[in-house]
Amino acid sequence: MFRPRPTQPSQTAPTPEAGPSTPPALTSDAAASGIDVPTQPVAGPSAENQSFVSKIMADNPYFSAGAGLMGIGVVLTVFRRSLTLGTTFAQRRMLVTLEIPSKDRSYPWFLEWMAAQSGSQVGKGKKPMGFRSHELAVETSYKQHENGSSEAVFNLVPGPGTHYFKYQGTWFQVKRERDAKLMDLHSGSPWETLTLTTLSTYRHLFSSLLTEARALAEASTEGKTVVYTAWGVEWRPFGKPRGRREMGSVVLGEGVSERIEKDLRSFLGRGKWYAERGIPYRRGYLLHGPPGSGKTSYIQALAGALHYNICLLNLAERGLTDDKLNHLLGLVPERSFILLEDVDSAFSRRVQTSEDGFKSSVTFSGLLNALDGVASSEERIIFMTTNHYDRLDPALIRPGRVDVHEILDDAAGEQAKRLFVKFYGNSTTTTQEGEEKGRILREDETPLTDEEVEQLGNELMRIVEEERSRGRTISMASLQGLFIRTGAKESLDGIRELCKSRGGEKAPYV
Ligand SMILES: Nc1ncnc2c1ncn2[C@@H]1O[C@H](COP(=O)(O)OP(=O)(O)OP(=O)(O)O)[C@@H](O)[C@H]1O
Repeated sequence: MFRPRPTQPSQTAPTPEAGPSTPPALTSDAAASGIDVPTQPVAGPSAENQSFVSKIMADNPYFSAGAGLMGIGVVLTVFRRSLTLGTTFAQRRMLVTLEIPSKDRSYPWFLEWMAAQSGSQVGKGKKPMGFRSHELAVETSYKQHENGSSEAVFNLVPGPGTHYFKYQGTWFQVKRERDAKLMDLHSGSPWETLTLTTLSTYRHLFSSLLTEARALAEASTEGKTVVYTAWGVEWRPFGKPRGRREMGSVVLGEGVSERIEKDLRSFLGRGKWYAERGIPYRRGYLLHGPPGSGKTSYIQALAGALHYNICLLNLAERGLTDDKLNHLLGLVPERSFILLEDVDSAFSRRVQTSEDGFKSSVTFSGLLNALDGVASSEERIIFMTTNHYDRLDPALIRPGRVDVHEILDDAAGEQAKRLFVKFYGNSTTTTQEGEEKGRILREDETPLTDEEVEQLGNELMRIVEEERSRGRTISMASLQGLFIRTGAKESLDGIRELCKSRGGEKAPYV
């Protein structure tokens, strides 16, 4: 069994009986190190040195002042350090920051909001600058008026640097930083970050501020149609939002517009119905017909009427690959139609070799896969247009990919008459704001009575039908061009000429 051995008294340990012969006591340090050091001050050269140094310190005013300054320096350094630590701690505990990178959609919204909040938009009747800043940046935009003219608006937004503003009674700091090394490859602009800081207790104001900024951005596109185009793998607005086109301004053949609109309206809002049956919630429309029959115009008007935007996709675009296409179709902005124009030409124009530097990118099977997409519950509305229905591969237009096929043809007699009445009729309409709108006459034009308009319209209808029976048609775009240029009576003569100029061929879609 293990038993601890009693400790032997140390031979060197002093004993109380040792008396005067006791060796000198060790200092604690020395004892620890095992070195015998006498505790009695020993007179010698080191004692002399000490007294010499302290003498100099005491006697020399420079030395004592230096020591005093050093002491103050140490105290200040400690104070500064603790202040920094305290500030960092307080910042962490009491402040909250929000970072908005320039890639995020809320970035332009916030800048626009800042400009609007502060009344910094420079223009007629605008208030002066409101936010506290000495470093400004300008963002120029164009505002379109009702009459079609546009005016440049200069938005003064916070430039790179630190700025302050007040929102709902709370101060916010906004730091705009630009990264000189990183660049947004799509826009070519430097990478930027906005950092908002406020007191932690007001963190909820961030979301209400961003919601306001988004609402403001949406208000600027209210009543307008945004056209997006593909930028790499994302959708970007192309130009300024366009004013909505009135549905009535596109005159289609009997019942065509109503059929498409009815089908689309009944599709919208049936997401649950589709989901319950496991059917992908999407609908495809194909509008085919000769050039200038109103395919694009109609899709624009329909988008406007339903408060939708348009994502315009050009399949023949260089650099567009199957992967990118798939990605783009999966990231369509909400409430948007996807528009594939001239789908027939997307593949025939393609050069399969890379000799001329134009490489084939989107493949036909890639397009079919992208159209089918991953079955998701999000709605997808695709419009395709073509001038050559017969050239389309049946796989592209099979049900599920294209559900509604509609022909938009050259002008029928009654269609031509409706367009004529729109141009030359005098009917005055009242807008929602109660404003009366009538047709503006050209200077050289004498107004026609309603009876005259009706009579000339009938005459036009007869001419168009007659020409059509001979296989000579006229496009709606040509009619529009004629009506813009000439008066009502002259336009009737022009119609025959235009029909002849179409060569007397049988219209391909009749
Ligand atoms: N049915 C129509 N009603 C009113 N305007 C029309 C009609 N068709 C064409 N237009 C006018 O003609 C012009 C061209 O129309 P649009 O681009 O819509 O034709 P499209 O059928 O899409 O032609 P394309 O096949 O060449 O793309 C537009 O300015 C439009 O206002």
